Amino acid sequence: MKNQASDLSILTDLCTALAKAERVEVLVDVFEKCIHQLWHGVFFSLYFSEENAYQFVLSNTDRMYQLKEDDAWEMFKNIEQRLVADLKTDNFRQNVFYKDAELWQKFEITETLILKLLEVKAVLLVHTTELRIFDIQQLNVLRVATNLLVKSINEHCYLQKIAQLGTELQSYPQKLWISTEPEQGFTQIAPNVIGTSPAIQEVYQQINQVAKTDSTILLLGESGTGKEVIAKTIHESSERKNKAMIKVNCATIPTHLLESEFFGHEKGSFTGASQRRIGKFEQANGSTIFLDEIGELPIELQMKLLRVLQEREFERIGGYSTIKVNVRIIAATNKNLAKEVNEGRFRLDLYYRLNVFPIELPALRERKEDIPLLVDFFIQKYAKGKNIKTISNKALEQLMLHSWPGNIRELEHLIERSVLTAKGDTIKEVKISTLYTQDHEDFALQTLADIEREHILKVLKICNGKIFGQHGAAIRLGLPPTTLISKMQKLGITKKIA
Ligand SMILES: Nc1ncnc2c1ncn2[C@@H]1O[C@H](COP(=O)(O)OP(=O)(O)OP(=O)(O)O)[C@@H](O)[C@H]1O
Repeated sequence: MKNQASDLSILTDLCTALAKAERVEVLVDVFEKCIHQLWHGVFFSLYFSEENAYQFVLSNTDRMYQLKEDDAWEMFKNIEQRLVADLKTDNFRQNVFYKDAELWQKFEITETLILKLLEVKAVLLVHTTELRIFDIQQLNVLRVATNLLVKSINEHCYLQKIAQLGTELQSYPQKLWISTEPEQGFTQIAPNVIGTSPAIQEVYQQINQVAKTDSTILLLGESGTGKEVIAKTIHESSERKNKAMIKVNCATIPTHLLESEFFGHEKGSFTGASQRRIGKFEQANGSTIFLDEIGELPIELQMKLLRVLQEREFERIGGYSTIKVNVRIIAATNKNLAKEVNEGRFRLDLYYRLNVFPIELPALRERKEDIPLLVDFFIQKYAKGKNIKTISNKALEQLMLHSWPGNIRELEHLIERSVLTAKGDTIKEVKISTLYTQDHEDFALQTLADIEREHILKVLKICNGKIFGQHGAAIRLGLPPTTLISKMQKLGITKKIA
């Protein structure tokens, strides 16, 4: 049966309990309680990857104990391990709902949810003996919760290992994967580009496809999502890396100076042009030019840029000879360029020329799994001269619950500030800035399903829980009653709650 606790309260309870737990067994219990807030009666196995083998911990439910006592225990483990091993073939990319009537029947399991956790290199299998209880909506909560559990287990075992001063790790689970090695199966694109979430892995894949070519790339994404970092990474991964990448920020240079910035000018070509000036396109010959904030390029210059993109040639202002360059172009914007085109602020032909290979960078709220890694990275970056080593679970919990309208830049600044003010070796609290607008925050926190659920609940209340008939909720919502009922089931609304 599905449970109704809110996602936030589930995660908050989990973080608080994990922070207090002193033994790994207790961590597992705490996690089990958390899972039971999502779905009653399920039981799980958590597999940690170690090279090609997997070590695992189990839930402490009676059902799991019954299974362990059973003659078929070995068979159960075999099936699970085969499932987990299969996941390696697709690089841990998808979550799967596994149903195999024949194999699982013996164990009365009707469905298994398999959650792959790229960042901590673990696989969670959640089994149920009920029908269709798993809901895609709850996957994100489960993902964050499992990440926190694995991190906590690793931390506990690590501390224990240090305490035992090199003797074999004896705790439960008996052998655990603890490694700071780069994770097998994950692409680390560059040392300063942090993230292993599926969303950022997709970006890495695109970079791998295109970096070594000369194709024009358009980087799209909100402010602070790492467009410049990715542009540099692409340049560094290309054959052009021996020459510096040249950057032009189209938003910060006054319109009347932009043309000269791009193409340069001859001495005396306009008042104030006392020297010949080499423009950025010429400087970028043999290298890459990064046109940041391309959406801000004034319309009068767009035609001139189009020519360079098409012909790779231009003239300096006041010059007569045509200069040919061999330049790779990477442009970036946080604007919706298609909308800019529709509203007449951006030329369609230039848009097509730029949009050869678009790469969309995910917002941080879409890759929250990466927050612990990013935090560690920024702590190391800013801890120079200070003894700060880590962040408390409570502070990390706060970070996981924030919606990050300012993306990685906002997180980076926050960690920099927190490192400066922290005492001891741990960041115990973080003061999240209210600089970014509340609107954005609310928007990010409420999913469409949340809004739908809220609205259905309100209407049901007005209709006194009545679904059918003239004064029923179905008519008010403009839905056939059967559709409303299946929606309610999907959203976990029972008549009792309504
Ligand atoms: N994947 C990442 N790993 C580590 N640091 C990152 C990553 N992405 C971004 N950063 C850091 O976040 C900050 C913002 O990144 P960057 O300037 O590249 O974003 P941007 O999308 O170009 O922002 P804007 O649109 O405002 O120019 C930088 O300090 C950068 O070092």
